[in-house]
Amino acid sequence: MQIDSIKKSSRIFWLLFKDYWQSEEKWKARGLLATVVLFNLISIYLMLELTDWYNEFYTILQNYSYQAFWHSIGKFSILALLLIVLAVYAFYLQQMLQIKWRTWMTKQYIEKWMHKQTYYKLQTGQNNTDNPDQRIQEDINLFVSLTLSLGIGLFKQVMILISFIAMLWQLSGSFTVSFGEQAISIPGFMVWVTLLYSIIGTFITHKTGHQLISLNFNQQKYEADFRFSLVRLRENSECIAFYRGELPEKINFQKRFMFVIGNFKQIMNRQKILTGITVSYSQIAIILPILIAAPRYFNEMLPIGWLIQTLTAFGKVQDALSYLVSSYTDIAQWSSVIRRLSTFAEHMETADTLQADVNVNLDDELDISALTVRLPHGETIIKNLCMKLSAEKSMIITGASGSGKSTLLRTLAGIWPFAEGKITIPSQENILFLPQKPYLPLGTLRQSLYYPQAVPAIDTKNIDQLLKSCKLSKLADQLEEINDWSSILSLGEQQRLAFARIFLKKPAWVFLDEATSALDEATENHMYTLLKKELPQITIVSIGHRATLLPHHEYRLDVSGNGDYKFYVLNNA
Ligand SMILES: Nc1ncnc2c1ncn2[C@@H]1O[C@H](COP(=O)(O)OP(=O)(O)OP(=O)(O)O)[C@@H](O)[C@H]1O
Repeated sequence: MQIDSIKKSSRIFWLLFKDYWQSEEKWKARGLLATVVLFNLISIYLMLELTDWYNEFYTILQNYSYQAFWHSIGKFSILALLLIVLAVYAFYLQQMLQIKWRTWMTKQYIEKWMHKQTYYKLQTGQNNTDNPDQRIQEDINLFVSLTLSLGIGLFKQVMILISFIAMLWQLSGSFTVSFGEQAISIPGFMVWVTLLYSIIGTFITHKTGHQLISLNFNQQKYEADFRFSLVRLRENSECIAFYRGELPEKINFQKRFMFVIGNFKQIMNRQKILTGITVSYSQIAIILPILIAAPRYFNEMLPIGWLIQTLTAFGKVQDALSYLVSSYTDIAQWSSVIRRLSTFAEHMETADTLQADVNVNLDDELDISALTVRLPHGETIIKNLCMKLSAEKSMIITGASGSGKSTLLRTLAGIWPFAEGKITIPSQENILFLPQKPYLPLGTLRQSLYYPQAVPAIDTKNIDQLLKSCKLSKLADQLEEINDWSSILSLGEQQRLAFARIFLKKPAWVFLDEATSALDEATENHMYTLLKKELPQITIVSIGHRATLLPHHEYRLDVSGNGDYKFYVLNNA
């Protein structure tokens, strides 16, 4: 069972890990890693030299050799200087590798999240991932930094272990245990002691600390949920203020915050025990080698330098063997980050493959045949829809609220994955969809007007005139102002601003999902008349509830919500 779960975790880790190291940046990355490894190897060699130096130095002290003392200090200074330079650059280059890896991985995740509207499908499918923003911003960072620090740390400790174990073996000599008449001599006794001590330490730490993995996993989720609720209040501040919704919001914050605190208390309790164990472990590790080496030191009257060097070598071997103990908290956090990132990647992959079973052809007409649209849990809302709309005509889709009008539009836009049938529709470049909620991105008003296109370097369009015809003249002076416009402009103003995008893009077809629902009837009439006047060849497909919209359309599709529909020719045709 344990082996299986280790195999599974290693496979998950490998899947997350390998891509960067096999990417187009692989040589840069491998080069940087090799340099960091090389610097670490050199510093281990210098550490060995330094341990030798201890022996030499303390023996000099014991012999009161003043001249040799200064020579030895000089040697130390050079060793220390080299160690400092290596430590600084090994860390600096490791961080450089970290930002390169993070940049690459963040780009990949954003790419996958955006690909084929995965960000949207993640919300419609069964595999809804909580807080994808946190996974991209925080988890990737943690994954990269912890993988590098733990990986390089482990490598370094293994190298230290290999280098110092020989030294310790030599220094520690053999230890004789007597059983009555018989005496057994154990060579390299201190090596065995440190080995046994580390195995016991690692075992106890793992038994006490393994719950930290899932506790950390939950902590990150609760923190993100709490932050998300605060962000939602900021985004919906006006509605909440109108409702005087402070109390339920506060209760909600408290509830979410209690999860954060409750889980953190469990982490604290676990960590308290773990800290107790790790600190005791390292304290015992100070005295243990002294106790073991002391008899030999006193019996054989060995120089003090021998004792100091032995203790240092023991400390190094023991540190190396206890790497898992000292890094346990990081390892726990790292494991939970891997779990979070891999489920996110899996869900994105599943969402990416979620695809409507619709045969799409591109042509300058709308021809729908045998189209069935379902909800995520399988309920059919539009069944076997067949209809045709030629270019330059107009159609309104009507039906009760919740009957599936917007979902039909989502299907036509190719973002609703639960549909099957055949659709002939103009290509995306010739269409503009205006969704029910006007979306204004963060930035200037001019950027908002051009969204999703970029503002041209030289804007030759007569924006003032455009704003005037959309009854937005008062915004003409604020085109370059950066603001959260969706919380400043009225809903009707936002809808008119979104409507103005049609005149900038001039698509051949436009799909309007209640795009004028917040306007008074006179303004709505004005906007539709303007549309017909400015772009007389445009094909309009609208969704709307108002009867006043009917005169602007030639056909009407009425959906019932239980699969049925009716197609009418209106008097204006
Ligand atoms: N992501 C989703 N997951 C589950 N159900 C959904 C999802 N999106 C929409 N629905 C459901 O699909 C049904 C149709 O929704 P849709 O938005 O298409 O209705 P509508 O006719 O446009 O309504 P309205 O006139 O109120 O805008 C509703 O019952 C809605 O709850």
